[in-house]
Amino acid sequence: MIERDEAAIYVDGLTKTFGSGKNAVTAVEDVSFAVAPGEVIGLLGPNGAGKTTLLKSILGLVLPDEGEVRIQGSDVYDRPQQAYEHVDAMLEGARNDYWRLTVQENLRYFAAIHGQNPAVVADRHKSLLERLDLDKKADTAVRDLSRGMKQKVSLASVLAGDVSVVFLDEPTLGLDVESSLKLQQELVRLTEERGLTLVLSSHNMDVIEEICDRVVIMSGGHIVANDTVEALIADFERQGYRITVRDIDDVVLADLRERFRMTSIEQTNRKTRFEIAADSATFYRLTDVMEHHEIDIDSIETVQPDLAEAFVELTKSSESSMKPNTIEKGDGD
Ligand SMILES: Nc1ncnc2c1ncn2[C@@H]1O[C@H](COP(=O)(O)OP(=O)(O)OP(=O)(O)O)[C@@H](O)[C@H]1O
Repeated sequence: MIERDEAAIYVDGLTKTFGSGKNAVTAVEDVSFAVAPGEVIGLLGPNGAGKTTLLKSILGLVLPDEGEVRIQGSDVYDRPQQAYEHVDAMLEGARNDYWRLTVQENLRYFAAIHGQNPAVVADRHKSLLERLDLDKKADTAVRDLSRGMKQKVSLASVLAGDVSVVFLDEPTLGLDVESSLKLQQELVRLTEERGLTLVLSSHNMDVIEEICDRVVIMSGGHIVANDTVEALIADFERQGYRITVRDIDDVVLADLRERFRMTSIEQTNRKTRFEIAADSATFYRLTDVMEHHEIDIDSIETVQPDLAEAFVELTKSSESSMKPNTIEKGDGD
């Protein structure tokens, strides 16, 4: 892990439990990670994994029970003013802008509360509005904009000040495909140009894959993975295979299902198509078993794993490890 004082964001042993006694929910448990300056991090996890609690704890909106959080070297609980001086966030569900004010006025306001002279940052605002396709709406009140445009105004407001560490919760939520792509490109460009450190939480794997240097995956209040997208996918060392067979007997199919982890089984007329995630040893074992059953193989294609698959596997195994009674079957071993 990067050194405490060199990290843009440093989290060590963070734990937060809501409620007490029987109703206690530990939303985040002993979470540690660090983000280097200029890094773009994706925060992923299923519903209830603890992402919002973690973000709010880092931002000082939730007081953790244990742990240390530092931003650009300053402890957020001991020296909040210093720690948050160059930090801004766009949180999901929170109204980030003043709806009666125009787009331009919002930007000026947010720059001003970050201690910036609006006249000095006028150029930055102009280019932000142009890039986010908001320039023609600069004098429109935010309440009169579409949902997608409001989302973009929120983002522009976050970037309007002199920020160097930015947290974005679901920044592309509710945007159409084109606006979402445009926003992603702009985020990449802005982070590069301004050297921003960005933490982005999203359920959209494409967004994460597209713009993040590294991914932190949470499940059940813990970090279950912290690596680059490429490394997470490569870590599986398991290729996927899509296999189509003809006239397979139900008993034989049941036997295959018992021995191997088969997914997306489709049957049409005489053909059966299924997918398995398998390393090469498992794949050869599968071909042996199919030969033994004299299965008529129509085709075998390889399927490249992607982040979504890695995510499902990682969060599934951590959930099952928390439930000792869960019996994992048929993984080919
Ligand atoms: N204020 C609260 N009081 C009680 N329990 C809470 C509170 N906030 C969160 N929790 C619980 O903590 C757990 C983690 O919630 P959190 O909102 O951090 O997850 P999340 O990963 O952000 O989920 P989502 O993707 O659904 O937004 C959940 O079980 C949630 O019900």
